[in-house]
Amino acid sequence: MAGASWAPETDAPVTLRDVTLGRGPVKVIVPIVGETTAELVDAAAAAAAAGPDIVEWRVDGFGSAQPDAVLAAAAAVVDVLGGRPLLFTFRTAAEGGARVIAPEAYVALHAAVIAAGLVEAVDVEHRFDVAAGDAVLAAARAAGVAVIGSAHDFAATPDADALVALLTAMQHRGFDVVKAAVMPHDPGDVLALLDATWTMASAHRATPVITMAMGELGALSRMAAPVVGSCATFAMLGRASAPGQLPLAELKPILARLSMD
Ligand SMILES: O=C1C[C@@](O)(C(=O)O)C[C@@H](O)[C@@H]1O
Repeated sequence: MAGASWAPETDAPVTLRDVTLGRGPVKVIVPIVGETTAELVDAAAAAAAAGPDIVEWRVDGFGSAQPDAVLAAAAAVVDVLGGRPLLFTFRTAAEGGARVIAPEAYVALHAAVIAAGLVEAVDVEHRFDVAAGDAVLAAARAAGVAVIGSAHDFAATPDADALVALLTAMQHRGFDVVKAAVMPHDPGDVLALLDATWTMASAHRATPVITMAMGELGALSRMAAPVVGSCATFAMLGRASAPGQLPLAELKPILARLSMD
């Protein structure tokens, strides 16, 4: 069981379990993308060498969505990660990803990856087919794999109350961590995202939260994670998986400077 690899030693690698417990400083997650296993392994090796806390495989960028091919690639990635935890994310086209997938295929793929014990956590889109999402949640829970529930709005930023309502509804659904990414159009939108994040971190502590405002305007929100209570933030190495991600080497010192721990 991937989740069972968590151990509380202080020098143990950070795991997604730490994120689900909101433990310690803000975690930095670096996404990797590759169409072939060779590209993916190169990206994973570069990511492991750069030293993020967690690596996210954006599976929607891989050449195949067949469980066997994906499992083989996942094993190759894990081999080069040297114990660094892996977050498995299939971002659907509806939420800014590269592929469309049917609900049955979504469940089959995630169930296979969870059963293989290769990943620490999986991302489940809150707005994807509800029965499929719930099936993945149940499989993950049974295997001790953490689930990050996610919701992306590439068009706009809901107001702070609407964001809190969305994130608390996601908590009630049973996700271990809830994540929202929005598109700001003015500084007020960025402030709304930060406001909602702090409301979640202070008044709705049932689960940790991860938030970001995307695009250039939103870059501040990626740096502000330690101040407002986002338990993790995404940084890029080479290629961004969403607009506005900062290079890992730039973001790390800023997070350390702003850290409240
Ligand atoms: O959900 C997220 C957050 C993200 O969209 C970002 O804006 O950094 C990047 C994605 O790879 C990840 O799955």
